[in-house]
Amino acid sequence: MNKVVHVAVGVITKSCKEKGTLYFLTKRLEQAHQGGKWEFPGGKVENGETIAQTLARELKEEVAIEVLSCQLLIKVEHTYRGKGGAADKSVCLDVFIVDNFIGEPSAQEGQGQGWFSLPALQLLEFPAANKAIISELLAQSH
Ligand SMILES: Nc1nc2c([nH]c(=O)n2[C@@H]2O[C@H](COP(=O)(O)OP(=O)(O)OP(=O)(O)O)[C@@H](O)[C@H]2O)c(=O)[nH]1
Ligand SMILES: [Mg+2]
Repeated sequence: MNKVVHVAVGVITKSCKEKGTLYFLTKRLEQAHQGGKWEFPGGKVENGETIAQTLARELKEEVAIEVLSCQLLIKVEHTYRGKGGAADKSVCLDVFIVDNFIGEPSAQEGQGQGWFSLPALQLLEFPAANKAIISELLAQSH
């Protein structure tokens, strides 16, 4: 089977007086893997990088923020499968809460973006691996 793709993912949060915690999401470009679905910004670990370096680099490239600190939320392993059930791509997501950063996140490739409350975010379409991330956010919000 193909090698597992190791990915750093940032759950960027801010608190809002009226709506509580809000989460920043971007929409995956149509031509990308899992295209058109919503995601937490992030990307693949490159050779020689620590996961924290990957997270900082990806969030700078994709949404132009500088990460000051982060906390591991969850690790998710998932295999995407094609129509016949054959393994398409296996990912290992290291998902971090990013609540301490400089700048206002803004999608650098012109894709959709927004701040969503947990109830609003649950109505959106995500890649299947994100189910575990959202369950963990819900569990921690109680
Ligand atoms: N960034 C991100 N990737 C996710 C999420 N959920 C999920 O399954 N993935 C998967 O993780 C893999 C790698 O993410 P990516 O496509 O953002 O990687 P990247 O920024 O390095 O992109 P590139 O290939 O254009 O350089 C993709 O197969 C993507 O489908 C998520 O919430 N955020
Ligand atoms: Mg990416």
